[in-house]
Amino acid sequence: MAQLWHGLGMLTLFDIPLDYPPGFLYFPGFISEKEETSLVETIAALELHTFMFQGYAAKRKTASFGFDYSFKDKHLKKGRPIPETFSWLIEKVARAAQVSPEEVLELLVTEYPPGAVINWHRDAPPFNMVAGISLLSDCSFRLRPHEEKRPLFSFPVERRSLYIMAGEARALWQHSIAPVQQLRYSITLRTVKNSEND
Ligand SMILES: O=C(O)CCC(=O)C(=O)O
Ligand SMILES: [Fe+2]
Repeated sequence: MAQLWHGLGMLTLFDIPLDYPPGFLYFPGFISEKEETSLVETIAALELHTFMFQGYAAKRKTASFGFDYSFKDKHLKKGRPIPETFSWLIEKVARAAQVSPEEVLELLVTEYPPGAVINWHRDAPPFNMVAGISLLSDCSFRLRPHEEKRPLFSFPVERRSLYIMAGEARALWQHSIAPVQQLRYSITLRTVKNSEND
């Protein structure tokens, strides 16, 4: 499997090399065109729902499996089983993330129509590692430290790529996605912290 780690030497607008925060890994071309098509077909058969947050409807739609995080109760609830059709992807991502596939307990599909965003956030506390696969279009991914809200950097996350946020990148940094230009799907895979999984 050809995997390129873009952890070092990212270039900014001014060609100043910047490092991703520790724990952020990027694998361009992680899945093939054929695998992308097959995932898009799998997603087409799912029922996606408008994502609601604190009473507001976001432009994006989601379908969640394995565990659902309730923003109201701030707790994880057991969800629908993850469809078998995603098993190969979970195995492939687990290998890249150096976790066991059994630890990947949550799968979230998100649809971003043109203009949709995801605002600055850290993923919900019960989740541990976060992995994202991008389908159909590239996006502009942004990271900034949680404590210091000034936008720090923005970089392309390409279709068919995988990013992983673990350690510091997951715990101490926020991420967001600028309005997408074209329809984009993402598949987010997450492990769960031990205490939440008893
Ligand atoms: O679409 C993505 O790649 C990001 C999704 C995300 O950050 C989330 O659902 O928490
Ligand atoms: Fe997130």
